[in-house]
Amino acid sequence: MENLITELVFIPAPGVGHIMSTIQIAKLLVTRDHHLSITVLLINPPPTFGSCSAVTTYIQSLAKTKMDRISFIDLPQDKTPPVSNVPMAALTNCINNHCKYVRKIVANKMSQPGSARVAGFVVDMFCTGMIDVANEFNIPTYVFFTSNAGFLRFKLYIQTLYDYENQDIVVLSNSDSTIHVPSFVKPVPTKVFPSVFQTLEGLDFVLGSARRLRKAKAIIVNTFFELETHAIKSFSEDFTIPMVYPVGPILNLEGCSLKASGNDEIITWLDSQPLSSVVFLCFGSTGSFDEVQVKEIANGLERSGHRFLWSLRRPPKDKRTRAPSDYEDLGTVLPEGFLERTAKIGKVTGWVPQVDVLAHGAVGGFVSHCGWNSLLESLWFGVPSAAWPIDAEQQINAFEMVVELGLALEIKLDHKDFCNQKANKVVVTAEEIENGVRRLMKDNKVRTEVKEMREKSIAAVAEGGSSYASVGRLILDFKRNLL
Ligand SMILES: O=c1ccn([C@@H]2O[C@H](COP(=O)(O)OP(=O)(O)O[C@H]3O[C@H](CO)[C@@H](O)[C@H](O)[C@H]3O)[C@@H](O)[C@H]2O)c(=O)[nH]1
Repeated sequence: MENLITELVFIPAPGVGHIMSTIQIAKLLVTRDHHLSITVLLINPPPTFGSCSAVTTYIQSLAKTKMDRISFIDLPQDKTPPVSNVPMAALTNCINNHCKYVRKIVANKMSQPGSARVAGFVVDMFCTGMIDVANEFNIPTYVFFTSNAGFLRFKLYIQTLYDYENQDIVVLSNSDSTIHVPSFVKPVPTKVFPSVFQTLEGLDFVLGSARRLRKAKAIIVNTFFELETHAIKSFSEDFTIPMVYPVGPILNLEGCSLKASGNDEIITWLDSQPLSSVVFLCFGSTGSFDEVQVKEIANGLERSGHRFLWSLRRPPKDKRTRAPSDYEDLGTVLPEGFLERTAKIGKVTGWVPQVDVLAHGAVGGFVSHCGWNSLLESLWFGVPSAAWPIDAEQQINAFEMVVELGLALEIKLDHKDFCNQKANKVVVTAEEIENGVRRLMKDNKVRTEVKEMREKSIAAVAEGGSSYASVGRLILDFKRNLL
């Protein structure tokens, strides 16, 4: 078993929050075991899916990259138009249209004389349609879940409620109540359910995806035992859930491939700021706000009097596509005179080198949309965050960090999905932002807890740590498939 080359096929989803951690776990696996070899199949969706330029550049750079025992294959771009109004369903559909290319590549790989046998597919949580392709070749599939264990268990639990307990999930999601979810100790308010659960079309997509997750041989989760102890333990209550491997935090600490011009200027600006004095605002790869909200943020920041670094991005013209862009002239969207008045204490910019910013000593707090990678990165660098979720599963992430674990403060927990046309649009007021920023920059309890979790996150991936051990078990699992 030890000396066999174990070949894995990786299929990441083409989003920044997905592809970067998938590539990182691939790198980690080949570093941990010199008999592992990985082929990454890259899906490059057509521009109609609004993949942001950062991810396109990243995918293109990967396709040209040479790494020991990791090779990249760019799949042909499938231009079939989207068939769903639910953005995540449309993306999943687009991904599934690539099954035919994956089938061809795997068939070709397996027919080569002397080629290594494929021990497993490792597919993103949005690529579970590929499980059927893997099954055609009798290859087990592992799902790489780029979000957290709490949300994974939540998703599977909601599917159980629907499939076996006859619960009307759409009604539940639109209600104002709380429910018990096995992954959380505290009752979960239905108002933090992802808005995709609020419509039949959205629910249909989520349930399908949860049912497919159960078909995987195992689920690899970007989390660690010390952070989500209760959530991770809760999987054992349902024996129909595949084996779960917590392997995180898996982070792209180089972040270099996404660096844009202007990054040096940001770091130089931070160099000139006092220690822990700057509040950093960034809303992930797809976060953006309309003009009314932008003005509230600007006023809130100005009123707080704190130094700030604000990554501000322009919403896409077609909201279904999700990908924001950088403003050519920030003055057109900010309140009159804001840039001049705050020139000495603040910096407004577009895409930022987030990891480098969070690593910088001048940053004392992070206003975040609660994308899972951002939360893991802020814990890794010991920077406390204030939650302002806007999309996807971010409300659940925010609930977990603020209410369940006490590892973040709140700006607004139930700010509804910006992409969902039907959601009530909530404007977060300048006053809420001002107060949230003030609490964030002075709160000592959360700051202390976050610093402690930083140590635990570093220990989890170090030799002897919980995630280190879990990765070891995962590698054995891959190898056993070849026996
Ligand atoms: O200006 C920016 C914005 C983002 N990032 C990086 O991009 C990644 C963003 O990932 P994440 O924080 O997870 O946010 P999203 O891009 O919004 O990620 C999607 O995927 C995540 C993982 O599944 C989910 O938790 C989110 O809800 C979903 O929106 C992070 O590594 C950031 O460091 C930058 O470097 N610069």
